[in-house]
Amino acid sequence: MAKKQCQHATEKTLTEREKDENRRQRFSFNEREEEASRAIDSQKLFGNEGRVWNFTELQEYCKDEEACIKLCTRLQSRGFLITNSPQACPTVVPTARPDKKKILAVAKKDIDYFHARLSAGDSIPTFGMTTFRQYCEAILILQHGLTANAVQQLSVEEWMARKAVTAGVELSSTAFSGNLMITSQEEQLLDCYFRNIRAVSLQNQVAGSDDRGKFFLGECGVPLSNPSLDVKRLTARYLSTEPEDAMAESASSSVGGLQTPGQASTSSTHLPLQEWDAFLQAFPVTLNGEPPSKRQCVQAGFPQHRHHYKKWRDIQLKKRVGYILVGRRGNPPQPARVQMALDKEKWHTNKPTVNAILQAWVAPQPSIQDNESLMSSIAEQKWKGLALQDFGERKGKGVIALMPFHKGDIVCDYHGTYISEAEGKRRPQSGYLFFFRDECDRGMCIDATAFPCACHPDIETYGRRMNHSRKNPNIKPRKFTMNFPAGPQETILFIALKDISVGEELLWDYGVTRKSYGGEGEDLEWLDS
Ligand SMILES: C[S@@+](CC[C@H](N)C(=O)[O-])C[C@H]1O[C@@H](n2cnc3c(N)ncnc32)[C@H](O)[C@@H]1O
Repeated sequence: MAKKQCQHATEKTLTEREKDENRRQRFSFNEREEEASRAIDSQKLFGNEGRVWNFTELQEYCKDEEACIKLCTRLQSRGFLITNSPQACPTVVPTARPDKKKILAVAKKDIDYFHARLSAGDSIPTFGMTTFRQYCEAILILQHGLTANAVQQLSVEEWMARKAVTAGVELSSTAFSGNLMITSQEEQLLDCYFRNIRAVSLQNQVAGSDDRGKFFLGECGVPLSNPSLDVKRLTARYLSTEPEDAMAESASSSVGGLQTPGQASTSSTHLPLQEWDAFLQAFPVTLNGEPPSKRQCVQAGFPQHRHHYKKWRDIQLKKRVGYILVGRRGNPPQPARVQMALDKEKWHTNKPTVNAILQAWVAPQPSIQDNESLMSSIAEQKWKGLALQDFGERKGKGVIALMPFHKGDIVCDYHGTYISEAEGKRRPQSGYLFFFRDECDRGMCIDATAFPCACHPDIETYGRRMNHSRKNPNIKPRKFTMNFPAGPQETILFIALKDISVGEELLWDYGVTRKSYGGEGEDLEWLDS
């Protein structure tokens, strides 16, 4: 009995202790809650400081009763608190903070449309690419809470590492970086951006610029300077309640003169971009045709006549400029000749100016041997649209395309130390020796064994990493004598044998060099793809 009582006492003591603990926890919880609510109150007070006005005080500044009531209403709508306001002054609830994520839902229709077109291999206009990129940034910032800086810093390497991890795995809820979870649908959009839009930005990159391996690039292939501004622009384009004309203005300035009805309108009048395609089918843009009249537009089911009309004319104007410039690629066009060419056409409206045509003229590309931008790529070993990928133990690393290359494009060079063929044969056959015969039919060798090379200690030289394929090569090496300022230099350049898409490995047939890789007589077992 005593034992039982003792046990009972222990149980009771334990329960008391537990109760104490609960009380302590509840107390600290309550304390925390109180602290939080004090913070909220003081924040409110702080926010309202200077925002509380008395109606009588307002009247001192605004004597006219009617005007004062209007002012009172306006201030209320901007979040000011007006005390002592008369009955005539309606109480206005301050505008609620807009739901930031709303943009993701509103723009989704257009994004899905672009996604479908890009996935089908179709091209989309520049404004569509910008919108798509901005949407991808918005997903990461608004949906996943990444900071603008984090989005700016995302790298291709990170993306590819993530893709490698998910290869062969269901694409649901995978992490882009760290513990960021993105849905399979978001992943597909980001991948679509990476494959189709980033690739085009790289193609637009001018010599001397650098993408620094960043995932998000602006239209000219350089890293973004302000992703949050991109999100704001996207939001403004879809959700702004500004008058349509003002929006059309801002949309056209950001997309190089072209705008879409869908992009430019307010959320309530937002039109899907498919409508423009349908419009083009009904009224194709021709060199000499007339844009459809308002009546024709309305009859064909396109009430947003003004946007369609303007865009139709913009496209026709570009066509006309291109038409006048056809066949004038050699020397810069002369204003008088351009004027004569224009006079021959029966274009009474939407006629390009001589100046616009002169400005649109692009100087012909210099020959490969004299191409300065190519020479600087060779000298600096900066090649755009390439990345390394690990293909496993046997094959090692290789190079993949990050942008499409067209048949005939130069991909990169074979960089290394120039030595004689005899010297190359004496050196250990590392698998990085490229043998060729020079202009004077002397046996030569480029030794790319050393990594990093002495002249570019901080970068990857891609030529030495290109793997072999006898059956499916997509590039081939060709010898050029480049006219460098210091004198001519024999250079091996890799040329695309066919169109190459993003993600494809760049492969060449090692058998095409005089002595194939691996050195004479060595029988390597190639993993031919
Ligand atoms: C010029 S290097 C290519 C880059 C190399 N994979 C690396 O990781 O640095 C040539 C060497 O790559 C390997 N290699 C290239 N293509 C291959 C293939 N199709 N199958 C197996 N190994 C290959 C061979 O070891 C060859 O000697």
